[in-house]
Amino acid sequence: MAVYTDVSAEQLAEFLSGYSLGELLSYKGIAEGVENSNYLVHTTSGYVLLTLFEKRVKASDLPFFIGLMEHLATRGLNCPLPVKNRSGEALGTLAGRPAVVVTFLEGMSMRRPTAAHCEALGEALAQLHNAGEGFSITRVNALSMPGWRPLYDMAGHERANTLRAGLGDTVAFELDHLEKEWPRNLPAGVIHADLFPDNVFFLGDKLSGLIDFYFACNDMLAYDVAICLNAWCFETDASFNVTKGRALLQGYQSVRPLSAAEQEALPILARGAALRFLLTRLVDWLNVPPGALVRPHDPLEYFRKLRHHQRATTARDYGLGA
Ligand SMILES: Nc1ncnc2c1ncn2[C@@H]1O[C@H](COP(=O)(O)OP(=O)(O)O)[C@@H](O)[C@H]1O
Ligand SMILES: N[C@@H](CCOP(=O)(O)O)C(=O)O
Repeated sequence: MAVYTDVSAEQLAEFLSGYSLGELLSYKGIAEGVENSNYLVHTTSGYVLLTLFEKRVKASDLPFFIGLMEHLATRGLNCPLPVKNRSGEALGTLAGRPAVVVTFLEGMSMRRPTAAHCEALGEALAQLHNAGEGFSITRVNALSMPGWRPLYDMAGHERANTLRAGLGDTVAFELDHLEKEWPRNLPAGVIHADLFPDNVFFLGDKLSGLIDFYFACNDMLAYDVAICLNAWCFETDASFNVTKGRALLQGYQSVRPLSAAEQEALPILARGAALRFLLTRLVDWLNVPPGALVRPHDPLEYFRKLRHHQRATTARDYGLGA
């Protein structure tokens, strides 16, 4: 459970008195997520989601996240809408943390997505990329290639090797390789950057909404596709399911076709995306804050994915044109 900051009923009731949301009935910490503290809040006017922003979120980025959800929602994307308080502000402070209340989305995330779910996800990702056009605020991706070496330094070579023999050496090799080969000049725009299955809701088989925009930023659009190939198309035995990859890419291209350069870059982008999640997971695994209710994600899952990408050569290996 990700609850780093405890909120008492008195604190919450006081905070909510600034909103037109009625009286607090109940609230509970949410048993998913690793980044921020999330509470499901029930008031006399219904359910809302309360997020307290933690360690990796910079206060100066909050206007980007809040503005982006508003921008995407007005362009027809089903995502949470920030709720404004009586002074017209979406951003508040609770228990010493920046806090927002957002609308509650109905639906369930898929633990074991099928190829049909992957296709729907691909389509929604491309819609998000199109809907992000014209958003006036920008945010550099702090977790893109230039951010990886500092993350690795934070984890530490020797400590990485304690998790798995040779892990540190693989990461060091990969960093050198990706720093040389990382693509530049691909089409860029607003990306979600963390569109994992837990951040996508379905009602029945129909995709019903996207959540968790707190890694969103400006970067290469195809990098977002590569993040999703990693998160959606591997089986639990670390094999890549090319049928799911094909479905995801077909769904995406039915809305926004990838350019030849983007297609060619897919293998290296997928490799970089695997390293990015391996590194953040490694840092989190080695640094669980004392007393935090959180289950860190397994870094070795992404180590295995990275090994797969090291063997891939063309976009066909991911289902493109296959
Ligand atoms: N707007 C929302 N509507 C419904 N459930 C939500 C909403 N936002 C978050 N959740 C629930 O809270 C969980 C954690 O939220 P998430 O934003 O992924 O947290 P974190 O940023 O800490 O990873 C999600 O998996 C989902 O179950
Ligand atoms: N998706 C990332 C971690 C971020 O967690 P989320 O719950 O906000 O998606 C990972 O799996 O490493």
